[in-house]
Amino acid sequence: MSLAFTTEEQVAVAAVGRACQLTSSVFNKLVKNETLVKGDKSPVTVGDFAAQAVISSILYHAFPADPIVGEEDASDLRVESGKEMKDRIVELANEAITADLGLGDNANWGIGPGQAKSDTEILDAIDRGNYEGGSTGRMWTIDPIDGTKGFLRGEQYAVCLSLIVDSKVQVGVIGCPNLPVDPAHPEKGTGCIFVAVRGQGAQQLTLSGANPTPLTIPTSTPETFNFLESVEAAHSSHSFNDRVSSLLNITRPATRMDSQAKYGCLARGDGGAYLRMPTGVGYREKIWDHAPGQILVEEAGGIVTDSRGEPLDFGLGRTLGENFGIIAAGKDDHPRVLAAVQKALGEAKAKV
Ligand SMILES: Nc1ncnc2c1ncn2[C@@H]1O[C@H](COP(=O)(O)O)[C@@H](O)[C@H]1OP(=O)(O)O
Ligand SMILES: [Mg+2]
Ligand SMILES: [Mg+2]
Ligand SMILES: [Mg+2]
Repeated sequence: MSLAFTTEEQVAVAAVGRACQLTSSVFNKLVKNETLVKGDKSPVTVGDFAAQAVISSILYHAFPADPIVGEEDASDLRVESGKEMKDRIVELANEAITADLGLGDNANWGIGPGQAKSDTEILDAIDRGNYEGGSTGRMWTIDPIDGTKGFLRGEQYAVCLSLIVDSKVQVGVIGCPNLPVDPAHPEKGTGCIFVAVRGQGAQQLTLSGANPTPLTIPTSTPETFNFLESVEAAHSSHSFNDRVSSLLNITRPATRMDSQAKYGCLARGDGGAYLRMPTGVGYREKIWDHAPGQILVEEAGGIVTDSRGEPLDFGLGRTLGENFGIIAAGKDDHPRVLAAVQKALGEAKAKV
């Protein structure tokens, strides 16, 4: 029956795989003038725009009626000053779109040799991500490069896609080109795709969509348990995490990593809990930054809530609403992390 989301999963894995090839190859060629600073001061590169164009084009061919909440929009590329970047983005996107069909690909998704798109089609594909979100119906979220700062440093980043139906994430895919396939054996190389479908479990695949390996968060031990946190101090409070760490007597230092690669690591037992508390007021977490991670951790047997223990609400629009932080952990660890977070919040409140 349709709730299996089999086609959605296949299309999502293929789209993320193609976008990951694009972002890894563009990193080596990235030159000055291929990065812009957005209105909120965050960076965006030709790789972000081109990857969103590729994923959105594939979704449009496969599911033309589905709205998309995508991080990027093409307005800066539609003006004269953006022409050089636009030309490069169209070239990169078309290279990815016309690449040979791979494992699980289907020419009906508008990809493969001979399927190049016009400038207008590429810009329109990017702008198809302008849906405002909401609590009913189907919608996709795209974060074409999550952790752009990590991408620019040559560190971790993720290509993220999710399908949300009536506010509930049903499919999540996180592609991590720079993440070791096996954390215990980094010499085996990098490049993983994490996939989860509601009720069907979580898996890790190769970048080409092969070798599915089921993921379950293992029971943690005091020696292995630690926090996964942002590299960027502005994105989540490192000092708050340090306090929670000491309340829980955690001895292993936190793993700092950009992007939703953190959710992937948690799902495969490489780190004990993802903790993200706001550094100030004003920033609202975006749904594309957490929807794929939430389903991945839940399908690997974990729990994802805000700092009050409430589930994340993906039906409020493009953001998660007021920022109460995020706690993700295995089901045995989540209650004690939540209790320690609440204790640390109480202490912080008592100080003011
Ligand atoms: N002040 C902030 N608080 C929390 N997250 C932020 C903040 N500013 C940007 N972000 C987002 O955090 C995400 C990266 O998270 P992490 O630090 O865990 O890698 C990015 O999507 C980034 O958005 P943007 O893409 O607009 O830069
Ligand atoms: Mg992001
Ligand atoms: Mg992004
Ligand atoms: Mg960004």
